[in-house]
Amino acid sequence: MEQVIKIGLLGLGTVGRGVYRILAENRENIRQRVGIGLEIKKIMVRNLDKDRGLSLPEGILTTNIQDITNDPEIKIVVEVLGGIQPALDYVLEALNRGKSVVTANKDMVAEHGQRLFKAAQTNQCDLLFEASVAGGIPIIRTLKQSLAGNRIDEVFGIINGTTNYMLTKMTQEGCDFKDVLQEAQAKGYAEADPTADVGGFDAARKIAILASIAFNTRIPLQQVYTEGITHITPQDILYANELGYIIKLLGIAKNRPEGVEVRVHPTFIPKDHPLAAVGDAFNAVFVRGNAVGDTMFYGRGAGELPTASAVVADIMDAARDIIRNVPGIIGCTCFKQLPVLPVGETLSKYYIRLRVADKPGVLASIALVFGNKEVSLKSVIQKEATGKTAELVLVTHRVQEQNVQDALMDIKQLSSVMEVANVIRVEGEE
Ligand SMILES: NC(=O)C1=CN([C@@H]2O[C@H](COP(=O)(O)OP(=O)(O)OC[C@H]3O[C@@H](n4cnc5c(N)ncnc54)[C@H](OP(=O)(O)O)[C@@H]3O)[C@@H](O)[C@H]2O)C=CC1
Ligand SMILES: N[C@@H](CC=O)C(=O)O
Ligand code: NA
Repeated sequence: MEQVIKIGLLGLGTVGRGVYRILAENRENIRQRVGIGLEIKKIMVRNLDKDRGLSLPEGILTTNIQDITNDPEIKIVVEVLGGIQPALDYVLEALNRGKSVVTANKDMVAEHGQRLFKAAQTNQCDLLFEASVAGGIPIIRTLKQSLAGNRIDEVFGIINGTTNYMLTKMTQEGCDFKDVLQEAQAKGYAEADPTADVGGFDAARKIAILASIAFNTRIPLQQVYTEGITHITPQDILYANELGYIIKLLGIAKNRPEGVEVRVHPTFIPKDHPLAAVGDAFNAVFVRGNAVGDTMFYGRGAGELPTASAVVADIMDAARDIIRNVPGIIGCTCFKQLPVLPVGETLSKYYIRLRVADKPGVLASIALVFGNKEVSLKSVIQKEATGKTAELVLVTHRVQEQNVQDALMDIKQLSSVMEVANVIRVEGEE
């Protein structure tokens, strides 16, 4: 009889279906590459009666986790349920029973990585999570293995497919926020709760994972400064265009001598920046290493098959480690304890949109406040708005964020300023 490694699959939604399809369609290739066949023995779902659009063997579906964790034949558990619980309990149970785990779950890895790695190490199992960041792009393995000889100084990029799809449609076609979010959901890009995407939390989890690996220090999720795209208006998109920029939601991590900067926010980047051309649900991650220099990784960051591509490669690695008896060979790489800097210490340029009274002297009074806080202005556009108000759009030179925040506190007190309508960081230019 053909020798196989048996797998328990937790979840048969967008990603789970992709994993099932790749393992079936590329079965022979995979067997040759690993040196042994891979077979899904059980699949856990919530609803046994749902139409899956797959021809599944009789009795393969279950709603009982013990059919998987208690089965000694199952050597690899693949978790693609999503969310923290019950996924965390199931994964810990699998590890404690000596099964290697592959997961796409950034929520769980970002928040409970330490506990999971400890369980994997104690039980000498693999815990692999390539699909958790930037979907199909091989970035976790790249940081842990291919660039292991470097000191990594910066990792940043577009790491949420849903918001990149939305911003692309809003910029290129003037689409409405709600409509494009629905489209992204229909395409299987969005999280079960899309607030995680549009609120920036999904990208925050991913940049926390990337920064932890890149800088060998654990980045607590609560210390990742996070802003989403819900406050981006059509006006901001138009002004960005007029000023020569495009808006992208970026995850940014920098290893500075004083500590680590880790943040997620919408960002103005120049139209000729390589990230500006990354559209739809594509992701791209820049990595700067002290030996390799600048590298960029580009591909599909979400969706059924691209995400499943990363999951299947992890399953194959776990299987190889099992047949060679070396599971857990590459474990946790957080051996430093670096401080995470408060966002006020960020160095950036800023786009600031103000609604002001349309009368002489207003610009001068605002410029004076910025000057007092050592914020120098690079460009100013004034647009007539309605009636007695005007819109003032300012771009600063590179300054410390705290100085901008302090200046804005004072500017809000000026009687001629009706509203600080938006503030967006500008990156990617000298
Ligand atoms: N979609 C994407 O593009 C990407 C997703 N990911 C991550 O992959 C994971 C899965 O995402 P996705 O496939 O989109 O999610 P879906 O919501 O499409 O699928 C979730 C699956 O898990 C099952 N499930 C959920 N909760 C339970 C439970 N308590 N008990 C049993 N079964 C359960 C569901 O069962 P049923 O079908 O019966 O409802 C469903 O089959 C998430 O962690 C996500 O963040 C990562 C990268 C990209
Ligand atoms: N919701 C996520 C899915 C992949 O991680 C995204 O849009 O990037
Ligand atoms: Na990936």
